[in-house]
Amino acid sequence: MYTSIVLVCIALACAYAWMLMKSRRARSLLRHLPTFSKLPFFGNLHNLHGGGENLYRIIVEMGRISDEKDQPFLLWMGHHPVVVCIHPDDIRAVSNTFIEKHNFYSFGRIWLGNGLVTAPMDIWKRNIKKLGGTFTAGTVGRFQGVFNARAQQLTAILRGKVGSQLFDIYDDISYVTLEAVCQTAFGISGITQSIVSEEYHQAFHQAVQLLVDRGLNPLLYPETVYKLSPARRQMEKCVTVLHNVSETIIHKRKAEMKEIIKQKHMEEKENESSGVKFKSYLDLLLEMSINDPNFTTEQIQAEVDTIIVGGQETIARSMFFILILIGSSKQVQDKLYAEFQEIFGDSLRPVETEDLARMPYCEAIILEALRLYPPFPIIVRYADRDLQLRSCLVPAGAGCAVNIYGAGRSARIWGPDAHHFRPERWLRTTSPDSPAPDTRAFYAFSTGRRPCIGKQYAMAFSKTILAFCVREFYFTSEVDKLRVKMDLGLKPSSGHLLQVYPRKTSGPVANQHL
Ligand code: HEM
Repeated sequence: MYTSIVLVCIALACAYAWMLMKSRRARSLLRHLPTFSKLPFFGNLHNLHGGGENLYRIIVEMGRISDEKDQPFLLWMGHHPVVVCIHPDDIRAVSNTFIEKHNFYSFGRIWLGNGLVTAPMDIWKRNIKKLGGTFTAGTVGRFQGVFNARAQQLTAILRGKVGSQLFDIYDDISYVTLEAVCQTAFGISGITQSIVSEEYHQAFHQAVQLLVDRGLNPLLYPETVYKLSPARRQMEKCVTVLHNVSETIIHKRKAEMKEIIKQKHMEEKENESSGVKFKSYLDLLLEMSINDPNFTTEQIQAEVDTIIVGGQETIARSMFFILILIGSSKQVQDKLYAEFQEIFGDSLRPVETEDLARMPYCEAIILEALRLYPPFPIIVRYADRDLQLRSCLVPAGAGCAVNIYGAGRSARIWGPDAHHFRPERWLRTTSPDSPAPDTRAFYAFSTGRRPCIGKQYAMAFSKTILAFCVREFYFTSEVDKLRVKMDLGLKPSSGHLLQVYPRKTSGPVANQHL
């Protein structure tokens, strides 16, 4: 017994000495950066435990301290350092230099394979050339019919909520955004009724939680250990359900395409629900698979799963925050309504792509909400070489994170009202010659060499949803009760915050500020 204890102590001491040796250069280069107090072996991992609301609090705290000290924050994930930046110069340097994602993203490959978000650099470089330009303004313009149909679907749901108590809109938004993404990106309609079940939603949320849990447990980092763990078996169960949906989508679309080829309409298929012709993202992938051996069935499925997570979930989350925020300010909502009146008058007609360019205030609201509540509040790259930042040298091998949330809330950049919802900050207030607003620290869609490819999509769909909702309804929200948590991204942890009134009758006056 005594011998065993001694042996364990020696093993631990050796492991600790090895960790100290491995991190020696990083410790000496980064020692002046602000950090939390750390524990031997675990570094700051104990700070990150305590659930999604605690994780959110840590992101807020890191941003606050970085802003106050005007320096990146240092997190120790065990003996592995992660430098967390909020200054635009640092973020630009990191995003333009590093393409490789941090090893944490590899944990997601069991679900998202080598899709664009989780792909290692070599695979990403190869695939982004073909997929990077998929959601351009031109392509997204062709989705407008679907966006209108789905926004109308949401207003129909909202009509049923008029006169009710505070309600949770999150699931309804998720439902319409998933349907929209399936129609536009995959060319499949009716997915939410036919394929996506309660089991799917449960599997989705559990898989997200299991990924976060692994990220916080260094014992599960090595693949060999993880493979033997119960967490891996649970994850496999979830992934089977999730992959079943993406497989069904692909089979359905393949079958439809065969039919189209038969009918000699290979070029473009008329989308039944919208009457608009477009080629979906999945069609492109399937076409590429004919000539490019890299686009295997597995790779196509990875891209489909990636779009569901990266596209649908992000829009659903951001729309939730947008509605809560406009419900908190009568002035903002009145101004938005006035902008829609100018474009549409009293008509509830569909939104045309040309209308979208005439919505500067609506755009400002979306950007302002994304600044305050970015769906991905933090992203992490792997430093494959040394990089000089403003106040430190990041050593090769370290993690380099962009604190998107912290940058969006920096008082140094946005001024003393950085935490307030003020869409006006995005507008040129006087003439077109007036200086552009200082919006440097907005990174909700990431920046540099590996940014979001769906920004145009997200903006067009969000504007359409807002146009339909605000022309018909007036929203109030209990924004003071909003609680936020972090899983793979920011998410509301409190839901019943919104009330809705028909426009033609007046609702109670909303709060003026956050
Ligand atoms: C409000 C909505 C959205 C926000 C805030 C957002 C934000 C982001 C961010 C921050 C990243 C970088 C992630 C990282 O580096 O770890 C990203 C990547 C990505 N996004 Fe979005 N996104 C949104 C909507 C969409 C939509 C609608 C699509 C597609 C239809 C999409 C597809 C992607 C893809 C494929 C990537 C990976 C890009 C790459 O690594 O090359 N996103 N997004």
